[in-house]
Amino acid sequence: MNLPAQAIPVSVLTGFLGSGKTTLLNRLLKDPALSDTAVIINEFGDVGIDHLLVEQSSEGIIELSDGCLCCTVRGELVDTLAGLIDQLQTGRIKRLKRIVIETTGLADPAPVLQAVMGHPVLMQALRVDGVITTVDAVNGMATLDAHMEAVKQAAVADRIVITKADLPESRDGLGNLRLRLSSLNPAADVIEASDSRANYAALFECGLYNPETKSADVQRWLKAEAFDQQDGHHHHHEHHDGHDNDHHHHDVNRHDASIRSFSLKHDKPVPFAIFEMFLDLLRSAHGERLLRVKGIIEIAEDPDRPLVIHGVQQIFHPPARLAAWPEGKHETRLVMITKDLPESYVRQLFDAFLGRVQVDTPDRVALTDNPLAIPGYSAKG
Ligand SMILES: Nc1nc2c(ncn2[C@@H]2O[C@H](COP(=O)(O)OP(=O)(O)OP(=O)(O)O)[C@@H](O)[C@H]2O)c(=O)[nH]1
Repeated sequence: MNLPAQAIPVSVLTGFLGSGKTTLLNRLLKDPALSDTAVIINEFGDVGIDHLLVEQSSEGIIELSDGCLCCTVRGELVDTLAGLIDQLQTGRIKRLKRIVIETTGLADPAPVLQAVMGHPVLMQALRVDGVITTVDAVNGMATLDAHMEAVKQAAVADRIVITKADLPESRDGLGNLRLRLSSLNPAADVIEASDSRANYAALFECGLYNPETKSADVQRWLKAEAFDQQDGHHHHHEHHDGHDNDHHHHDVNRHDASIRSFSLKHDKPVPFAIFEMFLDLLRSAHGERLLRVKGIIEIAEDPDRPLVIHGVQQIFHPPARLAAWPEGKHETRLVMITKDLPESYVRQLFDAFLGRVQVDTPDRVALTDNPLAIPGYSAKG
C-alpha cells in the first residue's frame, strides 16, 4: 500500500456496456481538479501501436488496442502504466497527477486493480484510489440479472454512479435499483450522475491516503460500519446454502445471492504468523472468491503500528504499516466482499485461527486439513 504523497492515484472507471462511463468521464475531465490526468481507455476494436499511443499521453489520452482488459490487454496495461511512469521520471511528461483507467463494459475490474497493486515496479509509483462503477438506471436491473460481470463491477466499487436517472422511464425502478446496489455493496456511496454533487470530490480520493490530511484515513477507506449494518440483513442467508429466503428480498437474483459483504473483528492482538496463515489459506484455497479484502490488523509483535492490508482475489498489496492507530480503539477489522464464499465459512476459519473455537465448529487443524470444503458449495465455481 503506497501512502506517500508522491504515489500517483489510479482510479478505475468501470460499468456495463453503454452505462455511461465515457459520458461521465468527459464531464469530470472538465473539472480543473482533474487536470494533468492521464486517461487510459480500453476500447474494443481500436487498433493501436503501443509506442505511438504512449506518446499521445502528453495530451492526456491513451487508448489501449483492442481486446478485453481483463485478459489479452492486461500485459499492455502494465506496459502502458510503466511507460507513463518512465516518461514522468525522465521528464518527457511534465506533470501527472492522476491516472484513470476506463475498462470495457464486459471487463472484470479485478485484474486492472491487480495490475496496479500486485506489480512490483508499478506499486512503487502508483496507489489505488478506488473503483467507480456506472450503473444505468433504465437497464441496470436487467443487466444485473443477466450478467455476472455487472454484479461484480457493482460489488467491488468504492463509488457507484447511477446514470440516466434523468430519463422518465427510469423513475419507477430507481428505488429498487438503489436498494439492490446497497445490498450488494453496503460501503459504496451511491450517487446519481445528474446530481450536481457527482463531482470530483464525491468520486475521487477514496483510497487509504488522504491528500488533505497527508496521512492514512482508515475509517473513510474501510467503511467497516457500513458492513456492520449490513451484517444483520445477511444472517438469514447462511442457513440455506447461500439461497435467499428472506421475504423482503424474494426477488433477489441468483447472481446477487452469490455475493457476500461482511466484516470481521477481533479485539486482541494477533500474532503475525497466525494472521498470515489465515490469509494465505484463504488466498490459496479461495482466492478467486475474494472480490475485495481490506483490513487493519493489530499485530501482537508491534501492536501500536497497525498493519493495513488490501487484496483483490489472490493478489494482495504488500502490507503497509501505519505509524499509529487512527482515533478510537485498537481493533482488528477486516471487510470482505466475496463470491460463492459464505460469511459463516470465513468467520469460522477466522475464529479457528484466533483460537476462538466453539463447541460445534472445527478447529484450525481440521480446517487446514480440508480447506476446500465449504458447506453447500462445490470446490470449483
Ligand atoms: N439521458 C442520459 N443519457 C446518458 C447518460 N449517460 C450516458 N448517456 C447516454 O448513453 C449512451 C452511452 O453512454 P457512454 O458514455 O458512451 O457509455 P459507456 O459506458 O462509455 O459505453 P461503452 O464504452 O460502449 O461501454 C450515450 O448515448 C450517452 O449519451 C445520462 O446520465 N443520461
